[in-house]
Amino acid sequence: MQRLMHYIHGQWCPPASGEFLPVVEPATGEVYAEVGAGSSADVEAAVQAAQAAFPAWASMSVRQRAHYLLRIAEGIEARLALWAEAESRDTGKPLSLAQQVDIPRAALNFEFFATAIMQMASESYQTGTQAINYVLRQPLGVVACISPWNLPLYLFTWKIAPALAAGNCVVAKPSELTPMTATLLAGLCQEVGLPPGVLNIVHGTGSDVGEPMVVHPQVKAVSFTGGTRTGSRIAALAAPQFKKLSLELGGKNPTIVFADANYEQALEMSVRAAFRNQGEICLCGSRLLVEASLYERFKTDFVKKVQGLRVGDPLDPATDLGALISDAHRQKVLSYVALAKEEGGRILTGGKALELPGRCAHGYFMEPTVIEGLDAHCRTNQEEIFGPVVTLIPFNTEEEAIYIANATPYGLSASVWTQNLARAHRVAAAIEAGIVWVNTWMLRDLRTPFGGVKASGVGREGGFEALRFFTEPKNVCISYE
Ligand SMILES: NC(=O)C1=CN([C@@H]2O[C@H](COP(=O)(O)OP(=O)(O)OC[C@H]3O[C@@H](n4cnc5c(N)ncnc54)[C@H](O)[C@@H]3O)[C@@H](O)[C@H]2O)C=CC1
Ligand SMILES: O=C(O)/C=C/C=C(\O)C(=O)O
Repeated sequence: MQRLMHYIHGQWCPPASGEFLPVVEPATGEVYAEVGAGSSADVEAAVQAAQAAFPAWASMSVRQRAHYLLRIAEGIEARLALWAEAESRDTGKPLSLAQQVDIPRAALNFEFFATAIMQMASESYQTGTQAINYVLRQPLGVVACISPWNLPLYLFTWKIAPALAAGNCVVAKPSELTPMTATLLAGLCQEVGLPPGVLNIVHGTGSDVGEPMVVHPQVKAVSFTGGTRTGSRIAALAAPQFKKLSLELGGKNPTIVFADANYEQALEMSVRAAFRNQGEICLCGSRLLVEASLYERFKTDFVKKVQGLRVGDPLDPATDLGALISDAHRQKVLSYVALAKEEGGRILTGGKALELPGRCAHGYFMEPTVIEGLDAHCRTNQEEIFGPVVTLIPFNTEEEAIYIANATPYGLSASVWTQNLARAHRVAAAIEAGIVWVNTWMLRDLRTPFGGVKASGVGREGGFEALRFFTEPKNVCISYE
């Protein structure tokens, strides 16, 4: 069985503990590889490798650094087919999604930040005739990147690429549930000759590897994507050392459909927003708010479309939803369906685990689920479920829609459907979220600020925001005298 090692100082390293964790294929429930069970000893080795590599990496020209990143981007593109298979196998997501979204975006992340760093400038301020100030943007040193299992390489590279472009050296940890593509990336970095120590990957759990990374005194910043509870723990651990933190956390995002929306588009995209990647994307629209005058018609058509979604083998090109990441996660999602019933919800379709025939008989599949009849403040409508479950909520007025949209602890994204331009502007401004889409969902431009408010996180990723996060501004004031 394949054993995935750490990548430290440009070398494959076994875990200091000598122990390995099983890697399970969610579509079959079978263990198909093992990954190093890292510990603080491995983190220490990775941090020292990164620290040693930092002076040379930071003093390279941006063009030289960009050159390495572009070679990595090209390498990912050249391996798209194989890496998409690996990502699909590791996560249970449809292969078609990994081919069209995950792996292309990972390549784009490197290409984007390679070119962005070439365009980045810093400010200068003239103080009358007395002085000129200019701002140096200096890399931080060693930074930690911790990513989740839902979009493994996509989010891993979304952090690593800007950190490296800005001149930092990285210690990174993919989710222990999905370590495969991060390991493939390490091999590619070795192949393109990325200097040893510039990128180090330590595998293992959050408590054994993530926490030692966060508290390590030589780690100057932590970029994390994952659950809100974990983000809160990381913030508490990092606070005594005043580390820079970028936390991209959960969401309970509203899709808001007004009666004046383009009906067909709103219908199709609200299904996609709820169920893409089995609902395991922090941006998924898990609360579907529909104007009361449209509600019954929209509900009927929405449920019909959801019943037409195909849950199946991720390798089948006709599959819309693959397996959930783990049996434990599926149990958690199903427990929310049970909770919804207790809270008075009606299951309009779905609600059960699914047993597929053949090679996927023991996979972690679940029916796409639509629930109505719940109060906006009940737990089902307040807590992140992170699975193929959407609740329908009718509203009567624009004010009520905004009220319900904002009535959760989260504030990541929203998708608003209306053809009334003035309303679109009003609602977008009033929603408490870092990202509002109007008449679309998850349309991404990598230059835009990405992140959430309230319990959805702190800071912004994307574009120059990410490059600013991974640098420290230093003002230099020079007198003309
Ligand atoms: N992008 C998102 O918004 C995501 C949200 N979630 C939410 O979080 C819930 C729990 O899922 P998990 O797999 O447990 O996600 P998680 O937030 O625990 O895991 C994300 C990453 O953080 C690491 N990690 C865990 N505990 C840590 C700690 N104390 N210090 C440092 N790193 C740590 C994990 O090993 C993984 O690499 C999900 O049910 C879902 O609701 C999960 C994954 C992604
Ligand atoms: O950057 C994007 O396009 C999407 C990011 C998605 C997440 O951060 C997530 O699902 O956790």
